[in-house]
Amino acid sequence: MSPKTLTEKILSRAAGKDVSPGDVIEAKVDIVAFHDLTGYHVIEVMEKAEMLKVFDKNKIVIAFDHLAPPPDVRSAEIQGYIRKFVRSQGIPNFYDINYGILHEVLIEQYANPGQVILAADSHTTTSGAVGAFAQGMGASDIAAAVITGKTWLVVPQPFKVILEGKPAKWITGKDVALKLLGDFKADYFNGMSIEVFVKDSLSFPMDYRATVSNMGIEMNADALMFIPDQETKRYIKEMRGYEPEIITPDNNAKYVDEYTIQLDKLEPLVAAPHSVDNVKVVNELEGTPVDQVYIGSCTNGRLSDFEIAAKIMKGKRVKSRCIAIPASYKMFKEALEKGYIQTLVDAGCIVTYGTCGPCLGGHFGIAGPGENIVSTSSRNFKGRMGSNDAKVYLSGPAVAAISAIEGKITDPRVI
Ligand SMILES: CC(C)[C@H](C(=O)O)[C@@H](O)C(=O)O
Ligand code: SF4
Repeated sequence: MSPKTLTEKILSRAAGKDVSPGDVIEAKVDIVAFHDLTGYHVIEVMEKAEMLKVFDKNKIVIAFDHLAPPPDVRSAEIQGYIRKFVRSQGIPNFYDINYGILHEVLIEQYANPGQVILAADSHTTTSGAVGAFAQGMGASDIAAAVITGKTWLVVPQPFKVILEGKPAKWITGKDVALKLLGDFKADYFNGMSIEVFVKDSLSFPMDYRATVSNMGIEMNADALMFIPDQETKRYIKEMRGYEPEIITPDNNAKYVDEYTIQLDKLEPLVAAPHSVDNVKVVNELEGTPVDQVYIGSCTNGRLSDFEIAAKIMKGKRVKSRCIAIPASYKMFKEALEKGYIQTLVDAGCIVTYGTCGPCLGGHFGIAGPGENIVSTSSRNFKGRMGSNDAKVYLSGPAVAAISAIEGKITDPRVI
């Protein structure tokens, strides 16, 4: 048998036969998930098809995040409709408005190396951080998977990224994601799956990996997986108390290409308006006035993000408005226990938990016309965070925090 990449290994297992890039396959799915905004459509499709029964209630995960807490009557109504479905199907893995963002729930509690995970949301790629083949799909495809436990896929072309060295000061996952977006541009990885190999496993922790995988969809990749290693085991053990079995590519497996990033040479990067691949080194944008900063989302709402923000904000006051939202109840609690929330509140930030809210211009801090926003989230398209006349700059937590303190885009390397 020829040596296999991680993509081929996972999809061969899911298809029950040997598969290669380009094959159209039927694959068994390990987890199917949806949230409030798309869940409504998923259930609607099931109703129309008169196939309301889920294939396995233990393999469905549902979290309310986009409309949490409901900003209007329609949102409350949608959530009521989904709660009814949850009850009628007896789905145990359900997270109401008091928990957090679906992708964070999945990596904290469910996703395992080697699985196939589907969800009705494009940022499902996040679960690739633990080495799952995780892909977002539309409501009809998700409805089909919820009913049958299967899906169809084209096996993507695997591309290898190698991370070398230890991250330079203030460098995190966002800088790696933006580096790939800046160097390759947003549509380059179409039809490919990216497999990231971290040379020094513990130098690039799971929080950072989740940010990179999360932005895999911004690169148009079918999946962005970190090759499971010691850090994968450490994270799952810490979160769930068990050590997962890991699956890795064979030596000499064939990739379409490979690309190495030197973590110690990376500089803090920012995606300037209005595209995720309009990437600049932070000092090219230095001094740009900032009206609002958002630290959070399924891209950068984890403990290390708030640790960095708290380090930078300690004993200072923000000059820009700043909204901070840990991605889950667990992240909120941990940030609270470690004193990060206290620091952020003392600095003048608004803090809450468990919502997509500002990330997609939904609620809880919509950008007004003419405003400049620095955000740790995933997208900066025109109108993404509110007004079409707002400008969104995407960055990691260090640039966001220091820019909030200074009221203008600032290079964190000054501290
Ligand atoms: C609303 C939802 C379908 C969407 C997605 O799929 O990504 C959202 O989460 C986003 O980040 O734009
Ligand atoms: S936090 Fe943002 S990117 Fe993530 S699922 Fe919610 S809206 Fe999408």
